[in-house]
Amino acid sequence: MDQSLNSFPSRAPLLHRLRPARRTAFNRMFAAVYFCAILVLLYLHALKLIHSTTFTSFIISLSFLVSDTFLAFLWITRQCFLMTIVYRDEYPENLHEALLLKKSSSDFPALDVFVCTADPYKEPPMRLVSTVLSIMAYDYPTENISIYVSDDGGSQVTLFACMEAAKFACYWLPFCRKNNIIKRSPEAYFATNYSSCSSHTKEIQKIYESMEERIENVLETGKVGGENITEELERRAFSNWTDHGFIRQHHPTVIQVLLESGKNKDVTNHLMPNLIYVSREKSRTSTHNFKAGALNVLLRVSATMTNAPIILNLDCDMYSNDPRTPLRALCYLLDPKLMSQLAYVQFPQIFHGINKNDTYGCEYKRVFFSNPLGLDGMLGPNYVGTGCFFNRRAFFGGPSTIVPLEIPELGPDSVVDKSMQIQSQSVLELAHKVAGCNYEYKTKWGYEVGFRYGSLIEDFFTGFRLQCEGWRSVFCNPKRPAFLGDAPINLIDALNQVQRWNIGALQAYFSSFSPLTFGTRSLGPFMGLAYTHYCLWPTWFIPLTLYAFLPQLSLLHGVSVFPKLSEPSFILYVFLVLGAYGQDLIEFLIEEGTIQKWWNDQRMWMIRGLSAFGYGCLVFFLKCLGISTYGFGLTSKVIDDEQSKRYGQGMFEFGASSNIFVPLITAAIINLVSFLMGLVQVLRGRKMEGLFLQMFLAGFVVLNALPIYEAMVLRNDKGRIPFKTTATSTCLALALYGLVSLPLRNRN
Ligand SMILES: O=c1ccn([C@@H]2O[C@H](COP(=O)(O)OP(=O)(O)O[C@H]3O[C@H](CO)[C@@H](O)[C@H](O)[C@H]3O)[C@@H](O)[C@H]2O)c(=O)[nH]1
Ligand SMILES: [Mn+2]
Repeated sequence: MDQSLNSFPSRAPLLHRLRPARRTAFNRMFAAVYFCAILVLLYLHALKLIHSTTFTSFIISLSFLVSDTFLAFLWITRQCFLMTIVYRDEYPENLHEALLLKKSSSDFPALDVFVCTADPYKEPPMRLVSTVLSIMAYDYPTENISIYVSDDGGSQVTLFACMEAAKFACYWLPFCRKNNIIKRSPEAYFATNYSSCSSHTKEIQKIYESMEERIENVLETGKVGGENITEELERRAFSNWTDHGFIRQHHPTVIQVLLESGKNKDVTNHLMPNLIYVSREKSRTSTHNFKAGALNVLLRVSATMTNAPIILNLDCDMYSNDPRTPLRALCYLLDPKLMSQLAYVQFPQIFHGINKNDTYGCEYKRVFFSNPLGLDGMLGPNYVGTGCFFNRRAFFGGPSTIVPLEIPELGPDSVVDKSMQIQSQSVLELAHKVAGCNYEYKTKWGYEVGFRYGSLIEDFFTGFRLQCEGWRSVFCNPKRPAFLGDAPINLIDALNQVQRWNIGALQAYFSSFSPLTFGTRSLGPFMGLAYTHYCLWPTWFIPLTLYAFLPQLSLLHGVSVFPKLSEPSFILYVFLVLGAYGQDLIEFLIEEGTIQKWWNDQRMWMIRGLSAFGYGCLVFFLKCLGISTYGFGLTSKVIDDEQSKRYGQGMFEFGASSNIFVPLITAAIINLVSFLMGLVQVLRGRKMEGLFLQMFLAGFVVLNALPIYEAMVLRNDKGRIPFKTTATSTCLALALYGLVSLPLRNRN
């Protein structure tokens, strides 16, 4: 652990503090014991394999040996999150004193904020507007904030929404300041029972609602008509869409400066932040690298206009919930001891609107919360794609090396001439040039700078890359949630989301690092394990598939594959299973989870294993072979009322017929049938000593799959499992039964 980060000159006021978690000592001890148990288990498997007498028993032993070796390896890679857990506190109130800033000053560094959006029909523009306003209204010198909205949808509706946001901001910013509002996303603020119902509040709400109406109208028609345009400048902006054959996948760059801090003032005569709309050039013939591509363009465009040393990145649906958030980030980014090696400060991604027991395990407590706490004790957490403050310098090489660029203005050290307006001809020309879709091709920028591993996923691996280059990062986890976003509310969206992450992980793994990542590239062995862990995540599904089918199909034939109750290795199995689940439960509860949420979370882990993970790998390998192509599949943020009602009741939402559910439902059927057949045999008085673990496993899966049976036969609503999917799965279950019958019968 890096102790130097903890020590601060004794006289300077403290900016932040590090507290190692006490449970790490226990975790280390437990890991040692558990590791020994794994070795014994693998040894026993190997013995069985060597002494197997028939071909079938050989295959069964081999399957378990391979699967358990896999699981053991995954277990090892997870340990890096448990060995060095740390917590941090920061003291933004000490910033002025510690850094000798003038009290009233605008001495805080400039902040460029990147907000990405890609489709106004999947990502409601009103959500984007609220996100943007929540940041414009930060408790931070307003003239030092610049917000860049990236619109990958190339939509005039989005531009219109941003213009409206700029106008509303003139009322909203002074209102927030005057009333010291905490929730500065107007959508979130007006949705709660805000206390002061003064006439002023009502007035602001009216302005907000009329803006909402205008935006919704434009969204409905998909066009900005003459009646919506009040100024010549606006008319010219929208002419981009009428003049060229402008379509989403193929259009020139559009950059519009909607607010300029030097010029625009709010209704109380305060300066406004910069607000800039950017829709990068798109061409059918060049790849655009999804969100990573958008972020890279913003990195360049912002360099030409403001080049702030600090960058905040947010998704359009993740609003900021605490106006003092940037000050927390500054406690690290401006700490003289830390700043020269600090690449970014990651905040947890917190999902709101999750139902009581988190049916789809969408909180991702481990990925967004527990794991970063563990990594923070080493080189720091990975970047999770949103809610992250970057040191701009980190994108341009290691802490002591800097990549020379073709256009020096794009570099982190280039100083933007403040007297030069960001709307000046020369600035805009350069901005358009660097937003072009071929700019990265054959330039230093394309190969050595920016958000990389970009084609499908930009997040986790950008962080690892920066760490490889010698940077570290920090996990800032304030008591008050800092960034809130929506979670998927139906199963298919939830699975598509992880499937996309899996494909991205595989892509990063195969394209960027050698397969043996342990300790390579100066990451250190533990960080290497973390990287390996994220990459191997999708290949969970191999052991899971085996455990979901083989013991149960054997149970149907009365063949025992696990140790008997009386064998010593029975205890070993019990220890390994209860130990892993128990430790996981404890970690979950420590981070403010509940038992029900944990149960749903482990259920989702199984569900993902039998659906999204497998499909993710399949799609990836097909793509490698050039057989299929793959799109980003945005997570939909539009919510249908009936769906959201069912979600509130905790009902599983299967909905549209989809192949992704087939392996899952097949497993549910096989487990149920084999559990029932086992039960029948017990009732008939057959000794079940050898089949106890198999019965237990099938029973456990059946318990987990109760909502699946319900959705198959008992429900009539739109969220039930479509008959076609049930039928396909049943046929598959029968086929599997038939397939396994031959060798197992012979064995008996
Ligand atoms: O071509 C694209 C596709 C997506 N996006 C933006 O990327 C963000 C994330 O997309 P979303 O569908 O909302 O992904 P989630 O399922 O919510 O994403 C999680 O996982 C993503 C990586 O897969 C991360 O980028 C996100 O930050 C993280 O919240 C959104 O703002 C999109 O507008 C683009 O800008 N361009
Ligand atoms: Mn999202």
